[in-house]
Amino acid sequence: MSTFSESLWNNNLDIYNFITNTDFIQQLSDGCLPEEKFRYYIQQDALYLADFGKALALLAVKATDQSHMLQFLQFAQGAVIVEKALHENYFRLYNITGGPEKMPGCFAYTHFLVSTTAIQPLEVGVAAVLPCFWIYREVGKYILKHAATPNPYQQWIDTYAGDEFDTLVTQMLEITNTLAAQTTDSLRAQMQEVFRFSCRMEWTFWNDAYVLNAWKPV
Ligand SMILES: Cc1ncc(CO)c(N)n1
Repeated sequence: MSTFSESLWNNNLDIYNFITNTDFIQQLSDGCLPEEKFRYYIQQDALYLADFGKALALLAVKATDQSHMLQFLQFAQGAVIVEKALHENYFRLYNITGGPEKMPGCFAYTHFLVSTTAIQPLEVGVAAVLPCFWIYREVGKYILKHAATPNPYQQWIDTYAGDEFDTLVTQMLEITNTLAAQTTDSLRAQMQEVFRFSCRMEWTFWNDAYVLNAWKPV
């Protein structure tokens, strides 16, 4: 019998394949991604990670299982630590000063994650944040396999293709399967729905960076 997380993945393979074929991921992998697109991405990602940390902290508040609570707190701490590292390393490397405003994709995704974890049942919130972990791990591994070396974006690739991140994703998958097994058909359907939406937003986030999407002036 296949697990709930396997069904999530299989139902969204189309989006995963779409993501790995985007110009952003292909060029990141080839090392020829224009620096201004990576810079846009990193700036938006710092804003994203701050809210991602809040979404994870909200899951910790809702958890009834103490082991789950501790893991969510650990993930939240990790997101904030990575956010700080992004500021320190990449912001210096790319001469980025100040924080920009959230652009459309980042705005939509972060608000979706924070509101879903705040007002929906725990299992639905967990399914909403799962693609943030899982898609990044799979994309990181995909890039590592295909990447040109040397690659100016190697540090980024190593973060998401590495063992440390892999362990977090495995933990998150176990939590998801445990919660899915204990809940109702109706909530499992909602889990499927928000998981797919977040997968779409992962695509949107990278696409926004590639096209340098910005708010219309009026
Ligand atoms: C948009 C986005 N999704 C997921 C991750 C991985 O935590 C990230 N850094 N940024």
